[in-house]
Amino acid sequence: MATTTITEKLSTTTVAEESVLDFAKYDYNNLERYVHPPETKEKLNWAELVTLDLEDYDREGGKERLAKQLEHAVQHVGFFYVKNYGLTQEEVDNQFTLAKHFFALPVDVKAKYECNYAAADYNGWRRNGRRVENKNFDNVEIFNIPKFTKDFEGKYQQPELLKAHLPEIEHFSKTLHSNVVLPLLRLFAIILQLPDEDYLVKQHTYEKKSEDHFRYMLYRKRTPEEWAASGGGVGNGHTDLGTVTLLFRQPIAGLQILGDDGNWTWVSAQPGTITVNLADTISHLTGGWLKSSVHRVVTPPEDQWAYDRTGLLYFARPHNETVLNPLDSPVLNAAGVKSRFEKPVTVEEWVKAKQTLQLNPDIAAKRWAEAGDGTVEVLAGFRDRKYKP
Ligand SMILES: O=C(O)CCC(=O)C(=O)O
Ligand SMILES: [Fe+2]
Repeated sequence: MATTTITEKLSTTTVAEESVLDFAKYDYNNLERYVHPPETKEKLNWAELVTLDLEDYDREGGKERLAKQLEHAVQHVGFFYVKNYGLTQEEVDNQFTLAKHFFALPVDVKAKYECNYAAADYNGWRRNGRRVENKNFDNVEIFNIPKFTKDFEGKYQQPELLKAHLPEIEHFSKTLHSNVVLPLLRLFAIILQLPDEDYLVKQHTYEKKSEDHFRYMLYRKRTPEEWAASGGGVGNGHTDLGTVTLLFRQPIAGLQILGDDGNWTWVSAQPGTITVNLADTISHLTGGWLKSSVHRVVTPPEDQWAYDRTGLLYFARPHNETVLNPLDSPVLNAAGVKSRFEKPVTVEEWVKAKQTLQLNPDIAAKRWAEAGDGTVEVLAGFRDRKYKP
């Protein structure tokens, strides 16, 4: 049965406006394709991560096998790969092509879609150069697209390039949610021995209001002089704020994760995979038992300096109304975990508090300086800290 997508509804209700949009201009046949840059030849200290084959999920005993495979990673590493997630490489590469063309738009076009940083609203375009590190401006651009639900309908606009492909972007985002995020949440429930395997799924329904979003990202290439001056670190070590982050395979090295042993290792580009990392809200829901992994993006190896680093990401988050107290789980009860907050905190409050810091370097610098010990209170007694090289 064919279902009407939000985008289809949109296009039937805005015929007059859409008719001026020249869809053919943005057809893939008329867009120069994104080509994956070559991998580095340098020998880096690569992280060893498990790969979950999601094809096994629906087989007899598959969920239990995958949960077993994941158990160590989600408690101690926080990063793993998934493969066979039900999107073709062509569909993935089409999204990379859209990302490439989006970031090639003139600044004044992108500026029409700029984030409302002061309101901690990350949907839209985040321009490069907002953060200064080692006396250099960052080279990171982001375009975030919210969920395709009634809560966001008409609230955010996209340039024609993306408008022409919205049904496909909607399909792509929803597929990631249903084929990757929800199955992973059931695996987490199995690991936590929750009586209801769908408990976490029910806090991540697509239709209900939450801050999940799909992201195009670009780390623009720099000249050798600029790379040399950038001091080896593009981004600070951080944890992501949601449930899980899905990061599509792209070949430019740079992503590193902080191990339990205090060492940083590089995440390699495994063909056909999505890299997944656990983030803060799932950690909060388990009193820190599931690991929100610390990671950062550093300057790529020199043989990749001449390439842009293009990213496709999906950020999953619980419903805004979810309260971030530890779940009632035999595993968590036995471990004696406690809430990480001094009072009940909802996801909506959490997202706003952390995004305020992430989107506003001026506010963040002041707040980090307050304690003077390399930590900052994000909300209700929960502190983030700086992770130095
Ligand atoms: O680009 C990457 O590899 C990771 C990006 C990241 O950590 C983030 O956007 O939170
Ligand atoms: Fe991150």
